[in-house]
Amino acid sequence: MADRKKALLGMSPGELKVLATRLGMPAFTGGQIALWLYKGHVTSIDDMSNISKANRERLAEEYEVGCMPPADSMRSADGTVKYLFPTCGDKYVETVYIPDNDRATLCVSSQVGCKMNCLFCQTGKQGFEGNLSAADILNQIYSLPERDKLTNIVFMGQGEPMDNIDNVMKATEVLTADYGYAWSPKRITVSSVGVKNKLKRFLDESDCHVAISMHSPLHEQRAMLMPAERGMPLADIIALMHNYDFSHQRRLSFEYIVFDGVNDSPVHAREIVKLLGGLECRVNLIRFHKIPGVDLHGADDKKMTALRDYLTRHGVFTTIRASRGQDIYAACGLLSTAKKEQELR
Ligand SMILES: C[S@@+](CC[C@H](N)C(=O)[O-])C[C@H]1O[C@@H](n2cnc3c(N)ncnc32)[C@H](O)[C@@H]1O
Ligand code: SF4
Repeated sequence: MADRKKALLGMSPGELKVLATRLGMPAFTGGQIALWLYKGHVTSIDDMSNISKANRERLAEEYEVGCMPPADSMRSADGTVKYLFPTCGDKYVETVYIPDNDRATLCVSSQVGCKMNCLFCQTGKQGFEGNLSAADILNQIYSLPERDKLTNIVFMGQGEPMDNIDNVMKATEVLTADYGYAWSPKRITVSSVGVKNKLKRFLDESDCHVAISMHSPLHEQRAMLMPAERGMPLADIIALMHNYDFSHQRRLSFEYIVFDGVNDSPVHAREIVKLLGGLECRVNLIRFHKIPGVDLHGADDKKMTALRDYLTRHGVFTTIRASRGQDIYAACGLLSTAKKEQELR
């Protein structure tokens, strides 16, 4: 790890021009490097063939592209594929490719583990092992075998994106900028439990869709399920959301895992309607994917449907999200590289 070179992936043309100048090259070489990275998808500096050999060698003394192929993969019966990607910090993260008719969504990770410690989440059980660099986040796309089939990206893998906002913003910039992948921000959704100040910064500086993990409309219960509620209560998140326009391109959704006998009562349903009144948004009900050692159970289909219908009838558009990749532990909240990290220690 000590002698690992710095990654070019994640740098903007402006940053690459500064770098080129520092290394004694013409500034335009920075622009050429950006083209090789984001349009050419080169895997090695040596492949940047319109840059002189001397300059490529100079660059390669300190830098590398920063891409690494997946170290492992598992395929679900439903076509979902879970990849294990190495990171620049010599750790591993999981990424899930989810094909669905004419859509193909990639669920990317933003951290190794997570420090938010939500009661129901296997990534939370792993604890926090480090932030991903912008290169690590982008590599999950850059080195994905199905890269060219992707239609959507969701930051719903390991980690809390707001807790690594600088690198998440750098990565979404490359994905949406003309110099980069030139994707519309409406193909990207960033999911968060809500982190004070960071969420506001994200809303101010990004046009990507936002998903908020709600899971309970009641303060004490949400805090029991999700300690992050103590740092940024749901009421504050919703108050903040009222300052932004979600009626056009940008979409706001709330994720709600339905736990049997915990958050599926009429009181909860009424509270959700009250809280979300006047806000342009939708609710996605999620099935609980059981994790070991946690005494929570998913509500059955009948209860999920009843909650969906109640919310929709009361003006909150609600859908039930299909679970994908459960057989390979790739479904929401099941990602963990704890075992892999232990093996490496
Ligand atoms: C793993 S998180 C990553 C993004 C961000 N940290 C968050 O919590 O929104 C993505 C989604 O998975 C949900 N999730 C976590 N554990 C789950 C589980 N065991 N079953 C179903 N969904 C789960 C989260 O609540 C969140 O809505
Ligand atoms: S649900 Fe999200 S915030 Fe909570 S522990 Fe899991 S990854 Fe972290």
